[in-house]
Amino acid sequence: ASGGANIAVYWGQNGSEGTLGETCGTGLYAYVNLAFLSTFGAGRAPVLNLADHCDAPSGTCASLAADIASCQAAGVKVLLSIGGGALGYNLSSPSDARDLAAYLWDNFLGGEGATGAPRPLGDAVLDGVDFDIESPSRFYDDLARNLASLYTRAPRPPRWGKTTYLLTAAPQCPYPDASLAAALATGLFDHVWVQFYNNPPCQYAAAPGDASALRSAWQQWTAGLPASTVFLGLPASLEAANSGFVDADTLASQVLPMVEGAANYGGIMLWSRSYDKDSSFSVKLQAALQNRNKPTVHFHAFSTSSWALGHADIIAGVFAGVLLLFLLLITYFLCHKKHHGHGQHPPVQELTTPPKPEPSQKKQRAQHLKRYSYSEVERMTKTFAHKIGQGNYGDVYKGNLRDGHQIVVKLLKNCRGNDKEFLNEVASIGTISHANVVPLLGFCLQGTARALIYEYMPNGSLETYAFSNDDSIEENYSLWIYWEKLYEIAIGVARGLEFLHGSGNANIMHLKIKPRNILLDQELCPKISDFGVATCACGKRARNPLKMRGGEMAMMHLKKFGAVSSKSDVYSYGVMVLEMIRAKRRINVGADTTTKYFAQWLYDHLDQFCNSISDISDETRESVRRIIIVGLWCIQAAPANRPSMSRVVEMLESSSTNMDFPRKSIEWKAPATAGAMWQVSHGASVRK
Ligand SMILES: Nc1ncnc2c1ncn2[C@@H]1O[C@H](COP(=O)(O)OP(=O)(O)OP(=O)(O)O)[C@@H](O)[C@H]1O
Repeated sequence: ASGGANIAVYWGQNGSEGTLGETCGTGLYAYVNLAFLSTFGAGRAPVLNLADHCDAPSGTCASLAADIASCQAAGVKVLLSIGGGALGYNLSSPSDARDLAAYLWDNFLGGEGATGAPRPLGDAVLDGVDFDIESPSRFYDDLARNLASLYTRAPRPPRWGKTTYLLTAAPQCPYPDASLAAALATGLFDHVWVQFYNNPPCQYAAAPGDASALRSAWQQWTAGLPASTVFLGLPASLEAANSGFVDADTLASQVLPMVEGAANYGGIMLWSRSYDKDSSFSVKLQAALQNRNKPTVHFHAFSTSSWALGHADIIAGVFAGVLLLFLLLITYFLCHKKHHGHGQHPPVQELTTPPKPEPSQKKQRAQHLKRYSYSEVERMTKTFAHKIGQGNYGDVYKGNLRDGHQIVVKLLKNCRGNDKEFLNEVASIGTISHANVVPLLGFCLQGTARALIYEYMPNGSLETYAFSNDDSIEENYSLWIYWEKLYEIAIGVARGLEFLHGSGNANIMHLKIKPRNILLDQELCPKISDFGVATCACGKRARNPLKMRGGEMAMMHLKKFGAVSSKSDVYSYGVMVLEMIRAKRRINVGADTTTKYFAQWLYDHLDQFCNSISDISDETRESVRRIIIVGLWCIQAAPANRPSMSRVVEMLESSSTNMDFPRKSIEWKAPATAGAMWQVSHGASVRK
């Protein structure tokens, strides 16, 4: 009903705001809270106060029933908000809470009415109760529990068709809320619209344009209410609150990108319809969002109207543009270099190296994860009709979103972590947005069912291309990775890993870097997959990060080279790129085996190896040499001697012709050389 943003609004405190029917008719709102049942509890007769819209005690509010029905017919949920700022209410005991719950159920929801007295809103059956409790008092948790239990009762047949009711709340942004903490801790609330206004310690500070206080409060609220969707509550105009107003453009461009990454982000709550009508805030906001979502560059083969994907297009487009420029410059520099030297330090980045895209900027625009019900997942996958793979944590199915966009669903099995752990994990994966990381589009959490929804990578994994023994693939030049592509893949994976390791504040160790976890999009652009999933699938096992990730590579690494760190990924990356080179040009490195002493052999025969590749340009030959030297740096036995992934990216992108050589590592001579390790890690004995 509300287009770009899901908006909840309060209606009822000002006659000039227009009728309820008009409010819903704008199409701007998904939820309307009737404000307020302002008197109740402790022996008071409950009073519905809708200002000058109608007079409940004299029965004139019953005429709202038709408006409520028209709102509901248009898909707008209408709730009764209890409380508000007048403070003529409190609950005195658990039985007081039980009585109020019964009163609300009988007079506004699905109950029959104990006394047969006329219902204040006539025959209207509201969609739920909203707690806007602004004075601390106990027993609101009892009220929530009593309402939830009444909600499960059969509705009054046959007139009441409704079977589901909502519980919502509007706490203040300091966490936890003084009035509602106990009620919210019941986990029974569907939606929680947090008031980020009239609260300077946790609201947006307009004067310096500082969102840090809001951000940290938002993180507390979204993490603290995993079972609810959380809305950003804001004033609809400067006049609507003493402080905390954020104008629509700033909200769309700066604040929303920051909060939308939360898996349980629900939308925006506005105080109130009256101010919104005067300021046209939500109209401006929807326009700003539409502008923001408009894709300027279409880089993917698919097109979509969804915000998240349109935005991904823009990111990919910008990235592609910068990348293209960058590759042109690299080519230019490679044409002008001559020789490499031998030394002990990874070369420093040259001043002339063109700037690389700044992935951390992209993180701010983290995509908006969508939560799907299990039946939606079934529909997307045509009841799991097309299984494309199987991992340690579940089966992978191909499917389609409603707009036709191809996706895969990873249906997780044997999940042991609780819902909160799962949601936290999903939220953190969901904020990761980088051209070389497979994007998580959504998830499902319903009962015991858990699934992750990713963008579909039509060209499968790098394993199929770079490491297949299938000769038919090798003969098919459209499928076989050529040397230039190999260089692009090496840089792409390095950039993705650099981002995961921290350049985008992600701080994620992958620990399973291997060709099977590098997927290729339609342009054969590499995207790292399969990170973070194990933790969210198996929260208990997460205590052992190695076991949880099934990280055979990291396990071996730990055994051999000590503690696991991001340098373990660097090692795996080095092994992978060297083996890509080996697989591309099968070469006899001695009497032993083709792989055992490959690193050692490459070190001794680098020029010979590069010169033996006859079908490439000098520039590409230089790129291959660069990958090999970087690979040799990465597989240094001592983690401290390996470069960081940022350094790897710098080295690969550097135009220097004087790349330093690493020390010859004693490990390369041992049986567990890079090549041998690869065989163990990815051979039949270990592979599931
Ligand atoms: N987004 C995707 N697009 C296309 N294929 C995918 C996608 N994600 C996974 N796959 C395919 O599904 C299969 C299973 O993937 P999954 O990541 O679950 O397991 P895995 O990486 O093979 O094993 P593990 O669980 O040990 O990491 C793989 O063959 C992979 O190529």
